[in-house]
Amino acid sequence: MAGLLMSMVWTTMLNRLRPALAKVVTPVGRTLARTGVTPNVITVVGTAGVVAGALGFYPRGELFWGTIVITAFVLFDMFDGAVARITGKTGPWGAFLDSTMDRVADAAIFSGLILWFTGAGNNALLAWLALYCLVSGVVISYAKARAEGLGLTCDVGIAERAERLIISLVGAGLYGLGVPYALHTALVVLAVLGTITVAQRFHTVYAQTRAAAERVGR
Ligand SMILES: CCCCCCCC/C=C\CCCCCCCC(=O)OC[C@H](COP(=O)(O)O[C@@H]1[C@H](O)[C@H](OP(=O)(O)O)[C@@H](O)[C@H](O)[C@H]1O)OC(=O)CCCCCCC/C=C\CCCCCCCC
Ligand SMILES: Nc1ccn([C@@H]2O[C@H](COP(=O)(O)O)[C@@H](O)[C@H]2O)c(=O)n1
Ligand SMILES: [Mg+2]
Ligand SMILES: [Mg+2]
Repeated sequence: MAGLLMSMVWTTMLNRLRPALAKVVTPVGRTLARTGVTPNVITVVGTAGVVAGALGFYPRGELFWGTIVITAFVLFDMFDGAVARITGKTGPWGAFLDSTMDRVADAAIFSGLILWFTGAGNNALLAWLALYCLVSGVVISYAKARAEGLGLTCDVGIAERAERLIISLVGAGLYGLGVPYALHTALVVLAVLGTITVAQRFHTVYAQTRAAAERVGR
């Protein structure tokens, strides 16, 4: 319970960090834009790097170096949108590409962990926890995409993608450095927060559909 409360406080702090982070991301985005690189190239290269890091290192048990490579490339995701906005290239194709590539990257990270722990890493508990985190992450993202496709909003959740990435990458990185139970702790926290996020998204969509039904008297 204390751990959960700490995570909630931390997540709130992360939300507060977002505007401050924009002050770093925007100038870097401006520099990138001047090089002529397109937002879609940043999106694709970032995803390819995450997939290569996750599937190239994790299944061999190289959790620390895998985490370093993944972290470097996952940060590209903060700059593609900035470059798109600065160059006036935002659009539905870029938004679709960004969100869909996010799912590919997330799947690769947890698949890499699962491949290691079901293979030579031989740890069924961590494999099951990683599988749970993979599936809950998919449900979290799908719920939002489907809600938005129905014209509803679903911008809630204690563990959105950035939070999920930080928890899993810190856990994997520390475990790779030999910190006992770092990944166990991270994946349990992520499983709990992921489940809460699924519930939060179901609740917000249900509330909107009920309100709409009441308006038409159903
Ligand atoms: C010894 C151990 C060493 C281990 C080190 C590992 C440490 C790892 C620490 C940090 C890793 C940072 C990872 C964070 C990367 C965040 C990437 C990201 O998600 O950026 C995009 C995101 C919002 O984009 P969207 O709104 O387009 O994304 C939507 C989102 O994915 C939705 O998710 P859902 O919850 O629904 O699944 C999808 O639904 C939707 O489809 C999708 O479009 O941007 C942000 O969230 C911005 C805030 C990120 C806050 C990250 C804080 C990072 C903190 C420190 C990093 C320092 C960065 C400094 C940069 C300096 C550059 C020179
Ligand atoms: N290749 C891309 C990537 C992103 N966008 C736009 O940016 C938004 C997301 O930006 P983040 O930096 O928060 O990831 C996205 O919804 C698109 O509007 C783009 O156009 N092309
Ligand atoms: Mg992005
Ligand atoms: Mg993205």
